[in-house]
Amino acid sequence: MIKAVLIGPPGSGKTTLGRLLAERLGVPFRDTDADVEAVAGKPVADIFVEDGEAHFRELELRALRQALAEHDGVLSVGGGAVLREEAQELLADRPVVYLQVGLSDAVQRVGLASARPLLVLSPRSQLKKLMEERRPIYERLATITVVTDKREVEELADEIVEGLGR
Ligand SMILES: Nc1ncnc2c1ncn2[C@@H]1O[C@H](COP(=O)(O)OP(=O)(O)O)[C@@H](O)[C@H]1O
Ligand SMILES: O=C(O)C1=C[C@@H](OP(=O)(O)O)[C@@H](O)[C@H](O)C1
Ligand SMILES: [Mg+2]
Repeated sequence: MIKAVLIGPPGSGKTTLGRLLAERLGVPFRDTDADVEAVAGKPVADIFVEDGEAHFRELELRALRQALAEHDGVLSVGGGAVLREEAQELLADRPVVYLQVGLSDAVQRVGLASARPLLVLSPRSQLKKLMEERRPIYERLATITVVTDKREVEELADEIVEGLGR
């Protein structure tokens, strides 16, 4: 059974905290972005450019479905993995941790030269837009919400471990 699924916008710390949380819990870690890259044989950014976002979302949904079926550990997903209705249905009744982040911390964390294709043109305004669009979905799916602004990942991992144990 999956121990926790980490959701939230780019720069919220899903990949970093997911790995740390898995270490704390002594369970394996997976990230749908890495799974998609392994299947496609190329980086996420190349999939977006060469095959288009729709194809990426298809691979991402498959990766999510597969991980939920077989992964016995912590799963981090890409920020947009929750957009499809089917993904939302798959995540219902799971331990879903929403990593909340404000715009300024998220912008600082993703930086300017982004490996995130959706943010290459104007990271700040694109992040703002997608955070506003997705916030209701993240909130609805969350069983635990953690505010990450100005907080160290070690401390956040402690908080998530505690939240999961409740
Ligand atoms: N709480 C935090 N405080 C400071 N930096 C963070 C925090 N969480 C993540 N980061 C940094 O922000 C960047 C993006 O984190 P990442 O885990 O890739 O986010 P996501 O997978 O949600 O896009 C990384 O460089 C990471 O080290
Ligand atoms: O928000 C998104 O739509 C995306 C987020 C990225 O993952 P992170 O949220 O881990 O950066 C990655 O899946 C892709 O660039 C698209
Ligand atoms: Mg990530």
